[in-house]
Amino acid sequence: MKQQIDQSAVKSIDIFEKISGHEQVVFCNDPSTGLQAIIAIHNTTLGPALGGTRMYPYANVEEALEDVLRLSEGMTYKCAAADIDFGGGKGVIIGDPKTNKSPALFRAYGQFVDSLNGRFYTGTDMGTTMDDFVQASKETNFINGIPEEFGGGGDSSVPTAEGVLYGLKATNEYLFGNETLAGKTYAIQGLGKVGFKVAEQLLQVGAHIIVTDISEEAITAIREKATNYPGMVTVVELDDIYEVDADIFIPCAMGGILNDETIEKLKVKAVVGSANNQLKEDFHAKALHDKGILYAPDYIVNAGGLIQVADELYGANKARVLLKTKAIYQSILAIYHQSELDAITTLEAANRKCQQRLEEQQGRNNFFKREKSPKWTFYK
Ligand SMILES: NC(=O)C1=CN([C@@H]2O[C@H](COP(=O)(O)OP(=O)(O)OC[C@H]3O[C@@H](n4cnc5c(N)ncnc54)[C@H](O)[C@@H]3O)[C@@H](O)[C@H]2O)C=CC1
Ligand SMILES: O=C(O)CCC(=O)C(=O)O
Repeated sequence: MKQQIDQSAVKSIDIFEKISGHEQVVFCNDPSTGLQAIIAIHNTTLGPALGGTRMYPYANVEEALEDVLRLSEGMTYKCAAADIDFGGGKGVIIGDPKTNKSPALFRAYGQFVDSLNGRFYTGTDMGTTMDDFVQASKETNFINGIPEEFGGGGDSSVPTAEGVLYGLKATNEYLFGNETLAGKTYAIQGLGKVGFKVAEQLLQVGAHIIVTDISEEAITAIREKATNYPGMVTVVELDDIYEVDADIFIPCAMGGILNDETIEKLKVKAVVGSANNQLKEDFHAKALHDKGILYAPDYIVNAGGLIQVADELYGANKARVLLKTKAIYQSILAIYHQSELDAITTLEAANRKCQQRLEEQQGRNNFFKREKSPKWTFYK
């Protein structure tokens, strides 16, 4: 008995160390639907946590925990940078989105989200769709990014893709003195909800794209699209995307893809994409900088979806969403210039701006601290 107590104490210390930068981590387990999910709330200084929920066949729980901790931290920074009064949170569901989904699983997930009583709002991310969250929204109001006919603000990948295009224009302006997207070559990794939309827009303006995706369906879809744009689409094998001759690399799939191995291979002048947590470690921002590759911090470029879902919670206004998404252009340019001025990486320049906003708000929160209702009046 004594030995058992000691063992669990050791495990508790490890997990608390692991989540020490986070406010709350919730493990959701529903054997009847097969749901195994983790919700992480990183920081609610700016408001209740907001962030999509990803579904992915993680190899083990540690991998899923690592992902949700990094993703939720990224959301704190994304909200701070985009001037959004929400905090950082994210959910991950362990499972294969192709084979493990069911309406019941997402309803069960909705119940867990509901149990947080407004501390966490969520919607789509990689591996999940609006339909999944229509199911979840049968159990809770704390869902966003569902179709307008179900009372939501619609597909959040639309403004995310728009934000990527503004990021690309700002990058071209900085690098070439001209924001035009046409006539250049872009390497796109991942043709899902965001990547495919970016690819379509680039083709429409006369750009050449080199693409890859793990999914046969996605490759078939882009090959069909390519018939309207002869000679403008090249499909490559998964790992070849890192070494193609392109002007800009656009990661729109998994995180961690900017690492020692891939940075060595890159021939592009810049990296501007939607994928969350593109840098395997923060020091890879310096590796890119040293190689002369301009890196547009992911959480600035991909804020379009967040801007829309946050706006939906304030009372949706499409013109406001467009205006705030457009501001990504100026944010990216300002970060490039700050990085040059202070001889720091673009990541450092972006992080400084966010930390400043969080510190300012923390000060204000202390000043306006609300009294908590005592228990006896609460149940009156
Ligand atoms: N949907 C949104 O509004 C937002 C998405 N993001 C991020 O952008 C990225 C893409 O998101 P979505 O398009 O929504 O996801 P999605 O699930 O619709 O698309 C991802 C695509 O990447 C492909 N893929 C997966 N692993 C790959 C690999 N190793 N190599 C090449 N392709 C691979 C998938 O087959 C799929 O087609 C994710 O990192 C997500 O977190 C960030 C902000 C908002
Ligand atoms: O895009 C969304 O639906 C919510 C925001 C989010 O999760 C993200 O920006 O990664």
